[in-house]
Amino acid sequence: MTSIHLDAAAVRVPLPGRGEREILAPTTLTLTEQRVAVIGANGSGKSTLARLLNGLVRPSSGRVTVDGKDVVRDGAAVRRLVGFCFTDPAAQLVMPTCVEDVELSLRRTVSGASARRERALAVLAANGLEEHAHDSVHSLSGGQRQLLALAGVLATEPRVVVADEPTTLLDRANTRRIGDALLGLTQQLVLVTHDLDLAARCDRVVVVDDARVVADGDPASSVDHYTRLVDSR
Ligand SMILES: Nc1ncnc2c1ncn2[C@@H]1O[C@H](COP(=O)(O)OP(=O)(O)OP(=O)(O)O)[C@@H](O)[C@H]1O
Repeated sequence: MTSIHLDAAAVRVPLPGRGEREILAPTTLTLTEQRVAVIGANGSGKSTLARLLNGLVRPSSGRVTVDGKDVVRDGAAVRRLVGFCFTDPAAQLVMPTCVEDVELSLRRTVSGASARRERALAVLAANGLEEHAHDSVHSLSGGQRQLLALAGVLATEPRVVVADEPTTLLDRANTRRIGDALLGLTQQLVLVTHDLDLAARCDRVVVVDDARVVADGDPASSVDHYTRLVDSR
């Protein structure tokens, strides 16, 4: 597995006229498990933590490395290693048709238009989207769009997939479908989720509360910690 390391990584944002606000306290973590879930209340800092892992957010202090590569200094190399899947697939589906969108993801790894088309069609087929290859991405259902977005990320052959609440916009059937697809990946997965059933199927669960990691361990104890935290409020 890839080693993801946070060394006292903290994120602070400016508050106009009022100094700064810490949205992630100095955090030290080493993630080497195949499937790591990050859970916590709204606004607790989960996305901030997830976004640090591929440099979408930069640490204000401390360091984040993926396989020894610094997310700030070696940003391009880290982004090749770490694919990021957004909550709303509209954030990453930019081309008119499904096959063109996957081709865009393949632009760095596959050269030649016909080779790219062939590979993109294979990626769509592997995700059950072959018949939609030439359809507009807007004609897909929410679940299909999320699947396409994930397929686009996987097409870049990342070693780590970071998914930020990928099932939040989905119904029960699609939540199961995307959840199964993510948990079945051979890649290392960091999954930010409010779905405690999905979290319970991971190898390790990190609980974030009020900008800090407050529990970190096996799914049963972390989920229990989180539910007691919520119940105590
Ligand atoms: N660029 C920014 N500038 C100012 N505040 C920010 C910025 N990014 C995040 N925040 C704030 O930091 C806090 C943590 O945000 P974050 O998105 O990490 O939370 P989250 O746990 O993922 O929440 P949710 O479950 O609602 O998606 C929130 O209060 C958010 O408003």
